[in-house]
Amino acid sequence: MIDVDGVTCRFDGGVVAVDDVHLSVPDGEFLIVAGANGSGKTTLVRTFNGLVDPDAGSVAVNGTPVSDDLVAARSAVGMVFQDPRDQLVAATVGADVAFGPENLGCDHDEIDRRVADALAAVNMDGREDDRIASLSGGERERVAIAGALAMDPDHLVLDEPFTGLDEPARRSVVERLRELGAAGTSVIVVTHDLRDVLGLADRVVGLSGGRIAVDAAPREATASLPGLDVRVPAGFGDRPGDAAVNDAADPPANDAADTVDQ
Ligand SMILES: Nc1ncnc2c1ncn2[C@@H]1O[C@H](COP(=O)(O)OP(=O)(O)OP(=O)(O)O)[C@@H](O)[C@H]1O
Repeated sequence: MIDVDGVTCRFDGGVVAVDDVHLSVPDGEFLIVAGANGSGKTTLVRTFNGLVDPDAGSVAVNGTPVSDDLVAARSAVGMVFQDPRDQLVAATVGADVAFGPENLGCDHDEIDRRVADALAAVNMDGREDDRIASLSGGERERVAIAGALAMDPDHLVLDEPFTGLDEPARRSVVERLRELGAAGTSVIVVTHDLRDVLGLADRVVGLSGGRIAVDAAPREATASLPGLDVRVPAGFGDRPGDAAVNDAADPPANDAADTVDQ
């Protein structure tokens, strides 16, 4: 459980990136944090594991304030950054995914098990020896997700996971997220483009100017989302498959007819 209690974050120059946000994210939820560029999404989720320290308010993970135990917060909240190049540190896939469990002090057998499980979860089984430099953008994104999963987090946060991916890579990452959500992993996707993920979500929180403007189930959220300057799939909410991840038959199509084109 992540509890955000009245969090405000300011940057130098007086920019208020996050403004008095209250939010609870229960275990097992598939949450979308939506909003236009600059609405405060990244800053907000970075308070979940102490990468950003709020100027006011507090965040607790599993009942412990993040500021009291950064190590616990960082192992409970896995973060996949917007650009996988900020995250991938090793020369090979296996070494990169092993990096987190090694730092946790896991023994060799446990590291091998976690690496194999995490790579299987992103459909990259047996790719341990592949060089990171030889991977496509979508494969790098999936390795970054595997690296976060290998930490066995309670919540997995992905910041704009589709940036720079072509259509097949987007679909592959969406499919992995659908499977993770269906398996009960808590997933928090930060995005201004909801076309691929709206049908997977239990709830959508929409930010505008650092404040929560929408907090609703996807079907109810669709009335307000276009006002946030985000992309949503055309006609969402009208189809029987537009439901939470456990009921969704297929990921929603990446429609050409979006409500907002950025
Ligand atoms: N390190 C920083 N220093 C100064 N201002 C910052 C910093 N990081 C973010 N900001 C500002 O805070 C506001 C919120 O930024 P943030 O990155 O959280 O928004 P976002 O919704 O994630 O945007 P994007 O979709 O472009 O990543 C913006 O006005 C941004 O310019």
